[in-house]
Amino acid sequence: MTNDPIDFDDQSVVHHWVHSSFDNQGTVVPAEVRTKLHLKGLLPPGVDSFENQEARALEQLRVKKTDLDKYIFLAWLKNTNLQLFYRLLLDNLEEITPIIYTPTVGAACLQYSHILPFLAPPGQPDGLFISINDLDNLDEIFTNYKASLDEPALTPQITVITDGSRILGLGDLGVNGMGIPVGKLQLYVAAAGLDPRRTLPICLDFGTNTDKYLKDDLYLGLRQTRPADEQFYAAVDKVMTALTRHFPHIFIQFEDFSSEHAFELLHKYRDNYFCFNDDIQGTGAVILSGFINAIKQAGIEATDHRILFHGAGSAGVGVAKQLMEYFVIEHGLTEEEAKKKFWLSDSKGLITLDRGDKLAQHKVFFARNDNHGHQSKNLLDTIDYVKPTALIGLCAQSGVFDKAVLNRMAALNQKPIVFPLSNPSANAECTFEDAMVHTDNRVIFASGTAFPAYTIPGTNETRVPGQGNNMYIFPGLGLGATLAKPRVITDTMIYAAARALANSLNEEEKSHSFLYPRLTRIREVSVDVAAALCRQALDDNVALDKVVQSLPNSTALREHAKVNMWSPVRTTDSIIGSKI
Ligand SMILES: O=C([O-])CC(=O)C(=O)O
Ligand SMILES: [Mg+2]
Repeated sequence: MTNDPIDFDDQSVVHHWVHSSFDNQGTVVPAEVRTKLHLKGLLPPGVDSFENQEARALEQLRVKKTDLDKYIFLAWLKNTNLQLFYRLLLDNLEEITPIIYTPTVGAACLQYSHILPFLAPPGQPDGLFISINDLDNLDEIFTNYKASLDEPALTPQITVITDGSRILGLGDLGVNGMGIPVGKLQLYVAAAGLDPRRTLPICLDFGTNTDKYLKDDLYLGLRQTRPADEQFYAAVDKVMTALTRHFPHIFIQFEDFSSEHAFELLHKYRDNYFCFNDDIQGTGAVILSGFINAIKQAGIEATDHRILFHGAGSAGVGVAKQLMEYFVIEHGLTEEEAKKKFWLSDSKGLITLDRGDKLAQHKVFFARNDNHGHQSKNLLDTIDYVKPTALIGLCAQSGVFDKAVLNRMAALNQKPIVFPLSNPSANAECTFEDAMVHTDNRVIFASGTAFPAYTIPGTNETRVPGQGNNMYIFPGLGLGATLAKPRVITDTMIYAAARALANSLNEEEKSHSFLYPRLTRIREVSVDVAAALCRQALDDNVALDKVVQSLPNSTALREHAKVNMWSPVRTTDSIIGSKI
């Protein structure tokens, strides 16, 4: 179906209506529209109000016994009545985000091959699966996808692409990683109003090295191990070429690739493709933003901070580089001076140049050369040696910030900054409750997955933990990027997005010492992030969009972002909207 006016005399309109998850809105369709669309008899005669339709969906959601059941229900809803799904999500963001996204999306990915057929009507694609054995058939694959679209004119403008090799902190999940691009793109729609018809989840099936899946009879991916690097990079190259040939100027988000590949792909493509890496740049920006606000609360000079990272994968190094820029841009340090504020550690201890093992390439940048032969083998030793003001966890090791570690941070600092950022919550380095209990409630805290609020025993004081998840950045960044159409995404644009997020706290949020705004304000925050990104794209001379080029100031850019956000249908008038 196209945006052309509907030919109401053509009975085939019924077929489209019944099968289109975007157009078909089920029981709210008013009687006169049902008559026009030849839907009489295909629905029970009662016409729902929008409120009742949503209340029924919420009721069904809440009776589901497990979070995975809720995930399956919501996926089905999205794939059969998309407008209702997004209404429900937007009206219940705090309840539903943890189901369609971290942490439950992690549980869903672990089970993806077991639940996939129950997420959508048979044959309806939830995204594109590209097998490494199909590299000669990429044109056929993209053509098939275009033919499957409800509205072929509305080609994808944004894709999230993974090869499933490092899904959250869960490891190599192979084709089961598809849940992540699907979840991320749902947040692009909910949090920043990207048009859901123009989002494309892609899972590259390059095999898996996880034995459990290779032996699982129900696994739906290729039963082969992953290729060597040379073949991997050549395969991704082919996909990038075909993808951008079929969908020119599509915005490409790399997601959950194993660390080495993540850095190399970003390095390889960032100067000639319209792309960014969410785990390196998105997580980096969101933590930078929380860190800017944490520094304001910690009460010591920014340049006196000493930052210890536990975990040195794509997210760890990405975040450290982003924080480094803060010291350079805001405090005038040289790169070398800024770098010295950071210590990184991994499973083998503090990362130093003379540790005696061969460091992975991405770890070399922050490896210390001023340790005078000192090596620390475990986290507690490292803390004693570094005396950090901030401890940031991105190692996916549950509980590694234990009582002893947290006690030590509290002994060293009046207001220790502790960010256990690994996802999902089961992989977090500590819980909010642990962090409070073992620091005399003095901790400045943010985690990757939301933890429950904590009431200090014997008081009425309840603290809400910050959620330093890249969901505060990537949707607004994607909105800004699809509007400004920059040639490339520059570091300064990512920095501008982070600063906009830090500045987006309102007075009420500041009064509670929040590091991040309330999730319920995510659309407002995304407008701030999008406008800042457009502004910086103009300043960097990379914005190609003529409208954005013509907008005189940030207020006009904000307005432009706001009016371009897609929202689900909430009135009967817009049920067939522009198509009448
Ligand atoms: O998906 C999330 O919650 C954040 C993220 O990118 C990751 O942990 O890889
Ligand atoms: Mg990720």
